[in-house]
Amino acid sequence: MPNPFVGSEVGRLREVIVHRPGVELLRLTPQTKDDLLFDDLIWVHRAQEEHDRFSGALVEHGVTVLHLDQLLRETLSHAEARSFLIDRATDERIHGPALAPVLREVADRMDDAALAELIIGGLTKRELLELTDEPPSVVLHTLGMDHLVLAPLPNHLFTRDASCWVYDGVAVNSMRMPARIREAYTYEAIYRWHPRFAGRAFQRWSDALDDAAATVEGGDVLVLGDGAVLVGMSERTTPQGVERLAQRLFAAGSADRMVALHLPGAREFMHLDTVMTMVDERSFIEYAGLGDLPSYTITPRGSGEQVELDIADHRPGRAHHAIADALGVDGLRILTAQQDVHSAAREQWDDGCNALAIAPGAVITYDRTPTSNAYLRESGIEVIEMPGAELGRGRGGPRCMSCPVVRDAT
Ligand SMILES: NC(=O)NCCC[C@H](N)C(=O)O
Repeated sequence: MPNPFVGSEVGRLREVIVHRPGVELLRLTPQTKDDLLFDDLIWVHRAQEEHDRFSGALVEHGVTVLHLDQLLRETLSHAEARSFLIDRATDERIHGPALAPVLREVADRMDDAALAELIIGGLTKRELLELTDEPPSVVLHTLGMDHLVLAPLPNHLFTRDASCWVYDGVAVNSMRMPARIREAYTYEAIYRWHPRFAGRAFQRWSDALDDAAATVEGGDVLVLGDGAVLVGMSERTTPQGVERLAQRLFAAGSADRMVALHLPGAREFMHLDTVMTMVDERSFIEYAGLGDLPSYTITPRGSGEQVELDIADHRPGRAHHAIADALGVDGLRILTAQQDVHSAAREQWDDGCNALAIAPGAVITYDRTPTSNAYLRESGIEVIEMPGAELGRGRGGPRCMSCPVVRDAT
């Protein structure tokens, strides 16, 4: 088993964590979908078929596919992992002092598989009352029978965001949106206690348990390679989070330059990888409507624990130059298909820019963005299409649905 290491954005992908959608998506209703960050309800059976095609394509191309729910079940066989995750799913500040201990007692009684399903799938009041007597909880009394007592985690589908591997370490991310905060705890437990990770040599770039406002989400982090990192400061990733990530990477000597792009804080641009992804050593697919983004290059001053940050603030229009400099190439090849403004906006919304590279010049994309896909092919990129009619309703594409753990440098 190779040690976790992600040496680039486009080098050969060796090992990845994905999550096949399950019961948590059945919790989406017209009333809950917005808070749960989905734009529509999902036909779960069809979404599972689409996801199986995704995993199948990865396996066909020699990638080891780890399934998040299985990793979680296996992690829960460890007593400390159980209490770590049960503590965080039964927080008194969320459920109140009367309900929290009852939820905890119900969770404690579950076997590993049921507990994994509880953590990811959540629990309604009706389901709770099938497992225990009703406690004198005001919180519970105010809920209808089919209201959720424990929120599900439907965005576990997007394994990219709650943790991300950058060179020889992992950031377990402090998430911006309340609906996604608990996702990071799942990864924290897996990386601490699952035998595939526990005891292996890797660094920690952030710890979701204490980074609070310094939020970073993996969709904003691109591992350019050879010590360079590209990050988006977005609706989700704050400048504080970027500085903290840079400082920890620099202090360990694992990276020595970071380019930060300041994205408009809007849902359609929620992460950098919704508008820009890397498809070979110097080519990026990029959304036509992105415009000139302010950009910064961050480098270390000093070394080790004492490292400080130097910042170069670039003029508008210099972002591509800054990225090319960080990559050590003369210029970038920016791939933006010619299409009318409406079509470009629709394909961006449908994740046409969210390509997952499985090797330099070979990517997986959704089939629902034909113009972008055709343009990539004309540009010499191998495009493996997967269906995304249902999955795409969660506003994430193949890159968002993958957490690379082992990837070659280029
Ligand atoms: N990297 C990504 O862009 N991930 C997609 C996340 C979609 C999810 N529904 C969210 O709003 O957070």
